[in-house]
Amino acid sequence: MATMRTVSQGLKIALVQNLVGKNKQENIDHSFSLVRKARENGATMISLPECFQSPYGNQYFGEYAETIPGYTTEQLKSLAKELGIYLIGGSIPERDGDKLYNTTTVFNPSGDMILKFRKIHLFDIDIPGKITFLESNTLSSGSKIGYFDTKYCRVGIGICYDIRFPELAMLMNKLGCKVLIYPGCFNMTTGPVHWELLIRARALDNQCYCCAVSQARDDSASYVAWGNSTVCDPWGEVVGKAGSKEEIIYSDIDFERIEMIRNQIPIGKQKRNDIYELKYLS
Ligand SMILES: NC(=O)CC(=O)C(=O)O
Repeated sequence: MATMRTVSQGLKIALVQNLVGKNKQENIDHSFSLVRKARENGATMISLPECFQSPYGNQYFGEYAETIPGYTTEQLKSLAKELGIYLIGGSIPERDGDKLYNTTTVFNPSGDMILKFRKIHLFDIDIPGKITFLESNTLSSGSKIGYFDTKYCRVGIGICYDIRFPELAMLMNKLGCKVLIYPGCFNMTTGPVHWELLIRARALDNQCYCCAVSQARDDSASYVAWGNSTVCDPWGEVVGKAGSKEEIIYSDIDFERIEMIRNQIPIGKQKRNDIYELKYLS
């Protein structure tokens, strides 16, 4: 810790946009070196992207899949404890019996696994001439909402395609989440128009911080990631944004700003639950 430059007293989030190749161990080692760098720069909560140790694609999920707990999550656990951070382990393909899931794990500064969340909405799309992807060909979908408590606030988690479902984010807001984090991996068709718009929309309609963290772009990959990891504040403004290459972005979370905006435009209190209501079934 002697090398640390600025140690934030508050919640400083870092999004690590790592380049993912085909060697799992190299992906783990390299992304962890970026997490260490983010910690040196004062981050107290650090997130990796969707499939941070595996290329994204149906042909890869089975090969890179592990049980949880398992090899990769044990490494995440040690790293969170060593650095004393909240660590969101992007996602990894998870094997459970004969099923595969796309799963995020979260560790607290003591190294305890405080959340295991499986991607709920699978990425099944068909845009002729552009991209056809059927994640449900290999993966099963999760059935539980994901959030965890930190000493700063409650944080909600979704994985990539989950960001397209506003109801999920609204439920996380209803459960008290002030920050939403989506490890993701949009592509060159959906990314340019939808990625930032969705992040800003989820931030604005829940008046919270919304972060989405992508793999860096590799033009030679079978699935080319859009990159552009982004943090948006509760006013709907982008306060941190990466380009397409490997990069770490940082954002200080301002809880007074959340409260100020919620008081100025009190949509939370103006909801007409007599007309529409979101129910959370545990
Ligand atoms: N990896 C994904 O789930 C991609 C996605 O959601 C998209 O819309 O693109």
